[in-house]
Amino acid sequence: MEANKKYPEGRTLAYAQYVSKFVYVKKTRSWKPRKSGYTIGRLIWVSPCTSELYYLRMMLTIVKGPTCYENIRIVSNIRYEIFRDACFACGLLKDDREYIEALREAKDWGFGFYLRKLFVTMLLSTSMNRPNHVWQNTWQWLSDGILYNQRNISNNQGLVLTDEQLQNLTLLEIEKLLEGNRRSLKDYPLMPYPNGYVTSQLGNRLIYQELNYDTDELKRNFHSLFNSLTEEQYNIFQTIMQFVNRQEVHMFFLYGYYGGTGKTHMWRTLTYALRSQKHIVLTVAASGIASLLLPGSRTTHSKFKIPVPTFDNSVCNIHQGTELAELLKKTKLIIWDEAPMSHKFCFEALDKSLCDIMGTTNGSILFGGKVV
Ligand SMILES: Nc1ncnc2c1ncn2[C@@H]1O[C@H](COP(=O)(O)OP(=O)(O)OP(=O)(O)O)[C@@H](O)[C@H]1O
Repeated sequence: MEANKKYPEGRTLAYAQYVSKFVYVKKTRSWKPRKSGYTIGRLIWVSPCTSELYYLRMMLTIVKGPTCYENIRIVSNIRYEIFRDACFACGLLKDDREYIEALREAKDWGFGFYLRKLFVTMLLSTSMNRPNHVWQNTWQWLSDGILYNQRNISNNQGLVLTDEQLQNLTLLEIEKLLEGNRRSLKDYPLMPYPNGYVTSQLGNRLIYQELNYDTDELKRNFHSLFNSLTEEQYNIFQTIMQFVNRQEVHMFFLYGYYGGTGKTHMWRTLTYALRSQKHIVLTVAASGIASLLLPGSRTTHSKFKIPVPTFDNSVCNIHQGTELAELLKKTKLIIWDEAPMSHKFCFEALDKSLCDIMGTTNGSILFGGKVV
């Protein structure tokens, strides 16, 4: 956009065509006119899940010579507030009538729970252009069964709910289904989010899930593992626990020269010890199979929302103020199993994101001061 201000010939080119007439100077992070050669350009792929970023990319394929982001949102002299609306105005997006029709058809033979699952599948597929539009046109069908359930819960068959309450409860059911797929309505900026007493009572569900363990059972598990520790394992356990209890920044790397030396045994002992004291421990592993070995574990990409593919400048898709950010703030220990299987960019992405979330500006503090 800076180059467009400087060079009039750039204003006749869409972004992907830019490389045919200009070259990018990495050092000064700017474009300058091409003197020789010819290159064909392409725009990097962006997932539809990224929402506005995806629509920005779509606009960049046709808009020529913008000098600011606002320019990209102007279509036929009308300035649109968001890139998605600009895409609609350009005819790049279709309306979502087929999704509304699918739900209309399904309502004749499916219960509300099935319809909500279908709607969630549509959301997860990110193929709807205007999920909010589909929701507005279908929420009466999606809320099927909600009033019946509420009447049973409250033991009041005469209970009447307003449209707003019904929508709220339906959105909450949808949110729960999305959560099972590690997504949230917050990932769809134009969709309403359940508000009021319903959500405020539940609080941060990620934190709730991490604390929702049977402490008596965890204590029993911990004692049986702890009593079997070898002297070396005992020393490792005590050292790590000292750092965790003081919440002193430290990164441990536990390895054995061959398999079966008791690393997983150690992770389990640490996890049970801390979770039985109602502390949050996040257990992750590079692969799905490895993550099955640890209690409550997930893959690193899923837990920390590490982008795929991961580059040297990648950061995790975690925003300040989200439930995941709050969970990370409260986390006492992160256990990353089979760490050598992960690319170094994954660690760097998590390091950068944790520093951002924890507000540690000092570059020498690893992982935002967490014990890893
Ligand atoms: N102190 C111990 N007391 C009793 N059994 C133990 C002890 N330490 C490890 N084991 C057992 O040894 C086996 C191998 O240990 P573990 O799976 O923890 O090793 P590992 O180092 O994680 O292996 P890998 O490198 O293959 O992942 C397991 O069955 C575990 O229960």
